[in-house]
Amino acid sequence: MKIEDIRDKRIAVLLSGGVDSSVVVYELARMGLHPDCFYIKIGPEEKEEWDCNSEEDLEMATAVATRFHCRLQVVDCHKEYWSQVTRYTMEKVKAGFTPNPDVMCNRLIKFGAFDEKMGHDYDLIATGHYAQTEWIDGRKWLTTSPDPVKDQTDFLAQIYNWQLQKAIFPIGHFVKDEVRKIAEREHLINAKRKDSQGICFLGNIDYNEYVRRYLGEQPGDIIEWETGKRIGEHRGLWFHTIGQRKGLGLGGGPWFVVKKDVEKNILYVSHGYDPQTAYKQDFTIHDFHFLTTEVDQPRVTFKIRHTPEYLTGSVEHAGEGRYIIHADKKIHGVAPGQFCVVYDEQHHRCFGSGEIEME
Ligand SMILES: Nc1ncnc2c1ncn2[C@@H]1O[C@H](COP(=O)(O)OP(=O)(O)OP(=O)(O)O)[C@@H](O)[C@H]1O
Repeated sequence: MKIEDIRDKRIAVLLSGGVDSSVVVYELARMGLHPDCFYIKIGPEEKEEWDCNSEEDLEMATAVATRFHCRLQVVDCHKEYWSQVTRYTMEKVKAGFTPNPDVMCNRLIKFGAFDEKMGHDYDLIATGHYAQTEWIDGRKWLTTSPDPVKDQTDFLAQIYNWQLQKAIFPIGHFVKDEVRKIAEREHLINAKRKDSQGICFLGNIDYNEYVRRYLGEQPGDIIEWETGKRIGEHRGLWFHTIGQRKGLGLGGGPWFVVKKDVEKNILYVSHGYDPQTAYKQDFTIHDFHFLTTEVDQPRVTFKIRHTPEYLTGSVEHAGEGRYIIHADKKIHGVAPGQFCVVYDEQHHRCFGSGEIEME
């Protein structure tokens, strides 16, 4: 990100009160810019009180904005979060898929609802994501962070092209340690704060709790895939995902979730010794969402969950928005509904992502 490219632009910073977006404000201020900052407010649920973590976040955000002579405004995206992100999540979960609310949050809230409310007055929206953008042959691309553990391009791989055009990631060229060091050196108020955990905006509610609040529990049988033997009870298929190993509460493990039968409410598990049930080499993704252009090479790298490693393989176009991914090696835990994020061979440019299909 060069100062020449942003000096004359109107910039909005999404400031969460965390260390990453605070360093974004510092980085811009260091260049002599004083962008307007916005704290997005989302309550835990209609009836509940706002929790104290969020109050602390807002205090931190206020302190950071004030220190760098920036204005801070609170933008309420509560309704949009519950009507869009939560609705998507619960619909998918009910149908037996494994959704990713944080991926949709970027498209629908941070670069979506926020843009409708305030962002439209700005040329650029800056966030503290670990991701970069790069102009290659006249086109803007989403490119990966040098920090493989923190990289968040996978969470951004469903944003629209117009959103990518507006996005800047001023700390995206740093690794997390560097960001922390800058925060400490500059005595930012939140330099020593822990990283946020859990679902974005819902902080202290974990995923299972989030789903339980909406869908409750729906107990059913756990059956061993190979033998058909009933070996336990689950509290609801929605608490489980294909490939899951932990939290099954079964003895005599290790056990893996290999299949969910939504109609019969049965969770199938296996010891995973049979490669046919536990591993997959080819799978289809649909509704492929391109960030910049279509996948322009057969050899790619990809991720099927948020891990530092990139898998290698090739893609085969299978019609309107569909691709078959041929992994070089068999992979574990290919869960329908999860996004498969596709990168170039050097895992530098992110092409976008598609949803893994149910078989
Ligand atoms: N409540 C919020 N209000 C405004 N922006 C937010 C909020 N939550 C997250 N963001 C923006 O989204 C970015 C990525 O969010 P994520 O939850 O992944 O944060 P993070 O890596 O812990 O960053 P931070 O340290 O800035 O909280 C943040 O850096 C910030 O720009």
